[in-house]
Amino acid sequence: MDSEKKKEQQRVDYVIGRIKEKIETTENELEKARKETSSVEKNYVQNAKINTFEVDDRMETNAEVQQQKQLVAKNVENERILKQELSKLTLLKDSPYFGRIDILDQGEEEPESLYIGTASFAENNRNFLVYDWRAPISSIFYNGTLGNVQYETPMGIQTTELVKKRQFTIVDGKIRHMFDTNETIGDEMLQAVLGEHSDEYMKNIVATIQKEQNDIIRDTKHDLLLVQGVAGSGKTSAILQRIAFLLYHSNRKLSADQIVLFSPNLLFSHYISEVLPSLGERNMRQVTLAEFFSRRFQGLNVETIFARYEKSPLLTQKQLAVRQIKESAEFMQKIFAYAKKLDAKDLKFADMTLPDGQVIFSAKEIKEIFAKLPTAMKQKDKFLEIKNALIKRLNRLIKTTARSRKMRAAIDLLSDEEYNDLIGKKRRNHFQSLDQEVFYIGEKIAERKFAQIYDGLYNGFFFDVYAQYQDFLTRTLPDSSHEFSENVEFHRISLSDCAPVLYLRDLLTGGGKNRSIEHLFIDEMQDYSMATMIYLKHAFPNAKLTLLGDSEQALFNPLEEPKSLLQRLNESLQIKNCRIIELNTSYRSTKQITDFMKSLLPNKGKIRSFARSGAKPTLFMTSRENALKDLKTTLKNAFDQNGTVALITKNERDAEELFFKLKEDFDVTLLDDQDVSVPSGITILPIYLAKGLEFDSVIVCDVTEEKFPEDTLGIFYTICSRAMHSLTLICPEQMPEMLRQIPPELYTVSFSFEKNAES
Ligand SMILES: Nc1ncnc2c1ncn2[C@@H]1O[C@H](COP(=O)(O)OP(=O)(O)OP(=O)(O)O)[C@@H](O)[C@H]1O
Repeated sequence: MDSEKKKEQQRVDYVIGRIKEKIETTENELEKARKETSSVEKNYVQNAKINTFEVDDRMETNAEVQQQKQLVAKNVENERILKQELSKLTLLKDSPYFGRIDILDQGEEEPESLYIGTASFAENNRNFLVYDWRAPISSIFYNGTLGNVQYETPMGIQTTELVKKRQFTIVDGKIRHMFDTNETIGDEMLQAVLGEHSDEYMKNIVATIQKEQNDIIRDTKHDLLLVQGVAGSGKTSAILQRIAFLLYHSNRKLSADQIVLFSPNLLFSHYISEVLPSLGERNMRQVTLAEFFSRRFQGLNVETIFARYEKSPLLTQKQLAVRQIKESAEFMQKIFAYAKKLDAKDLKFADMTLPDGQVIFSAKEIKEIFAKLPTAMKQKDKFLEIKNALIKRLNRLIKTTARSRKMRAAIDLLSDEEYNDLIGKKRRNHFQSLDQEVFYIGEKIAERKFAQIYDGLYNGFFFDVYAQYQDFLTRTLPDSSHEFSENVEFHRISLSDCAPVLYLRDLLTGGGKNRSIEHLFIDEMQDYSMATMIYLKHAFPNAKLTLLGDSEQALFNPLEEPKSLLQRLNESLQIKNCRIIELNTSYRSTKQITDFMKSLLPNKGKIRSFARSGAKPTLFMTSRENALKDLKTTLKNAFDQNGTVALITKNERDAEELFFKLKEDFDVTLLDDQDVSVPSGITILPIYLAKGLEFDSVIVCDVTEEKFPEDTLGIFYTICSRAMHSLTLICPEQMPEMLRQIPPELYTVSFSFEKNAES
């Protein structure tokens, strides 16, 4: 193997040499392109200047300037491509590849060696020294065991013989490890990667993608891909790799802007933000559900998933039942039926008023316009007609206001500065008479006065969706209509009303759809209601869906089998081409932590541990009086072992309490839902903010029956599943019922330090 390693190192050196040469030529080309862009830009500005003197506004139509504008755009695009190329080469320079496959095609005598890395690299644009991990042939590296193998290409399925598979770790141009393996992806490499400490950013898994993860990454045939994976099974990792794959596979027809990922919280968004750039790709759009809804409910405070979770224990049975109804698929169907059958006389319009209360268009006037439209006209076309009619009326109003006597008087009172500000770039000699100039100024003032009305019309606010929904509730769910109207009065809306209200608005006004999005990814989908899923499918009608979930980690909903979930999704979203993939091996935690978590679950769950060894979870038995003291000692020990330590609580209040108890003695950070990154050291956070994240060491305080009764199993399980290397549960008094079922050999019991000291 030593001589083999030497040979491989020589090849690495050779490839790095070629990459460096290429970096140099690309840098030169980039410099040239930059100079070209700046000279064209200079030229453009000069022409623009000359023209400003001559023809003012018509300048934009000047053909020469347009041509130069196009040239700038072309150069900018050229620069962008060169920069992207450069960043790919820079990534390859230190670690050009991680895999090698030797294949023997039929009829050939000698096998061919192909090397696989994060991007492809060819010598003289022909001889591939590195193959992109997303190339069709590279799938053999992830899927194949030695012998006959198949791989998919645009021309169909190809067959070849895999005679060798080799994995490398190359750091700073030097081969650190090298293994030959017969398995899909050998354990040794994975062991090494998983043994590392947690980091501020998630890493890509390109060198160690597992077979079933590869199925998720490379699926291009289905419109709905439902990934049900146990905690730590690599769902998030796999979809980020999938995004990189889709971008490559589409031959650049798909852009990162056409992909949206719904992430569980802002911390998660930050945590995953480096994965795609590390693969040489731009990040997709990321949004949390709260951000998405807030943008659509301007002026209202939208309840977040977390606020909903915090509020749940305070709700009555009746309120919980109402919420469940509103979040169901049936409720959305009722909205649909209501919108379809709605009688013109029952439509609710709103007065369009200025901030001082002056009504510009009354609801009655709007209703009259509506009444005159042909009955057969589609509802959404009617809204467009009303909008256009009102905008026309507003334009007329602006003109008459501009000519009014009152306006004349107002203009006379303007200071020189205000006057010039209104006239803007126009020059006095632009106008043929003073009257024309004054009218122009009057128009500007009137436009500013009515700007809010214009915006309101543009956004369809003349339709009172809240009153309409209220009407719907009165007919369908009378018990809840008062709460809804009270919320709106106080400028807030609960999460369970968001999807139905938006759906109603879109159905009646024909708006709200974003057809440019091609792929929608939803992480932690078990926390989304079916009503929300239906709305998202409606809002992104052209998007293929990839949904990731783990019903065992459901913080908000009961457990559900993947198959029954797929069936419900199928019925509600009506997507034909669906596939479900299950991931059952957990990679995040050590075998000891995973086995402990597994035994918490009824039927012991499907979770399988990956053979990475560590210490058993510790149950720290203490007393109420000693609990804090013992926590401090545990914390100190965990911190001394390096890495990230998280104290994860059930809710915000517990997190705050803990923070105040510890802040004097430790450098601790309390996180809330506005935080975007996890600082190093000790952090305290409620479980819903820890979703999707991981920590070297997790400590759970106050593990009592009172705090963790049976129905909090999903929450408790999710807390434990955030731990990579160490898990400590502090139990003052007796352990809760759910821990009693765990076989004692799966954990270590430790007793209070006080007690130890006494004995
Ligand atoms: N094939 C792999 N190679 C290396 N590391 C992996 C692989 N698959 C998963 N991991 C690691 O396992 C950990 C968990 O992965 P990830 O967060 O993607 O799982 P998840 O299923 O989304 O978890 P959860 O639902 O519990 O938040 C991460 O540290 C990830 O890097």
